[in-house]
Amino acid sequence: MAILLGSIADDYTGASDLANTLTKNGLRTVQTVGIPDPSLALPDVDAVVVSLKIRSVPASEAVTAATSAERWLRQRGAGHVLYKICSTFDSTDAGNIGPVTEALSDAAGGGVVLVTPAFPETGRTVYFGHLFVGGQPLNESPLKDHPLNPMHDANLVRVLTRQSRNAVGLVDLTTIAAGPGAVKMRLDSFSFRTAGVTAVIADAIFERDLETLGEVALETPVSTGASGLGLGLARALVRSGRISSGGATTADAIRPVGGLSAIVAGSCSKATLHQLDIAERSMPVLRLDPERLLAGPDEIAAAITWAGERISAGPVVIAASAAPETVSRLQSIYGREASGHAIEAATSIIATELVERGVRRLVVAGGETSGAAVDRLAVPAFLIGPEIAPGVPVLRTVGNAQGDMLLALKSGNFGGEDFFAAALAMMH
Ligand SMILES: Nc1ncnc2c1ncn2[C@@H]1O[C@H](COP(=O)(O)OP(=O)(O)O)[C@@H](O)[C@H]1O
Ligand SMILES: O=C(O)[C@@H](O)C(=O)COP(=O)(O)O
Repeated sequence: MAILLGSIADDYTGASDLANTLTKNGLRTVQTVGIPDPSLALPDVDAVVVSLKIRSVPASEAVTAATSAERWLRQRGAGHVLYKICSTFDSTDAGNIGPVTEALSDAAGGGVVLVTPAFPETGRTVYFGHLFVGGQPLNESPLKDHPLNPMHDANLVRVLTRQSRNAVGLVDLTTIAAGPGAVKMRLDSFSFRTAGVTAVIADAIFERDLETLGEVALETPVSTGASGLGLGLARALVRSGRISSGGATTADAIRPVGGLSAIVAGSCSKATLHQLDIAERSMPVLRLDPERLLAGPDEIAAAITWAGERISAGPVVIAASAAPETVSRLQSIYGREASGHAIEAATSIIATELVERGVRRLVVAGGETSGAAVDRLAVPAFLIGPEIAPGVPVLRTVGNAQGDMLLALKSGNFGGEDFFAAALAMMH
């Protein structure tokens, strides 16, 4: 199996978002969890998205994991590797978007790397290097209150410069509107030798901007971006005639699996909090007490008992999610990372216990939350099913010890208000 496009995703929801975009744009795609074990039989595909859980780990750890994944992808033929980051650029000043981008560039022999988190379908656009979420600059959007990676600067050239060894450039919209030739000339002007630049933030507002960027990026070994850049790369690959006929289908991935269904949420995003309020009208919802979760195992045991009493009658929802004031209070007592990781551990135990009790259709809300749950479940890979909402597909497990399951890994910010019911309606 030769891979045409390889990707390394910094979290698992982001990976399924990208895999969804690649599939929708014609590439047969599989999502692996980490570098797959050689014994795992992967289907014949055009693209592989290796999911890593490195968004919020120390940069040196992220670089080691990402460069190992890059070697694995190159050995299987990937001519281009996309580092999939969040469309809201979630990272801190000590974050790894800069270090991983520079390390992937070094591994490919140097060269300038296009970087853009733009994803117009979900309202993420970049103009003169400034990221907008819907109509708001990033630093005024709900991302300012993210529990792990609060975003306080919309100027991505500045954000990336703080994370990078080398200088960071900008390709502005005017250049992009002039087409691939103009973008290439601009990139050449940034060559490391003359300008000391490795990463270049690229503006993009419309899909046509991402098509231009995808065409240029495909001729380079590495790019960094969100699903929008994935769309550009996939369309460029299809236009190049290198995708064998047949394209991608998602029907096989949603064959019914039966079993019970549940939703576990650890995302504290505005979108998830509203989706939980809406779910409460049609499903039993248990709001976990975060302080009790951190105090010991009793809250987990109580949640499992609560679910056990209800789940045979229909789906249940268990959520650690809380509003920014509650999250801040907890963090001021236990620390930002310690409370985040402890709650991820708790929600992942709850997800695993539910699967042990017969859940085969599982929705997880939150990137880090999904990563922790999928790791504990030890799912090796996913086939990509149809889209539930922009950025969120139904996933079918591949090589799973508990038998086939259907999952949806929802990025915190994604999905309409009825997302949870909509997801379960597509999973049988
Ligand atoms: N009540 C809470 N207080 C503090 N942190 C929380 C709470 N509930 C969940 N968390 C943590 O917040 C983080 C949410 O991140 P994530 O799961 O990636 O969601 P998103 O997709 O919205 O970014 C996780 O580390 C999770 O454990
Ligand atoms: O690009 C995106 O916005 C998503 O794919 C993503 O990575 C979101 O992150 P989480 O909300 O932490 O899942």
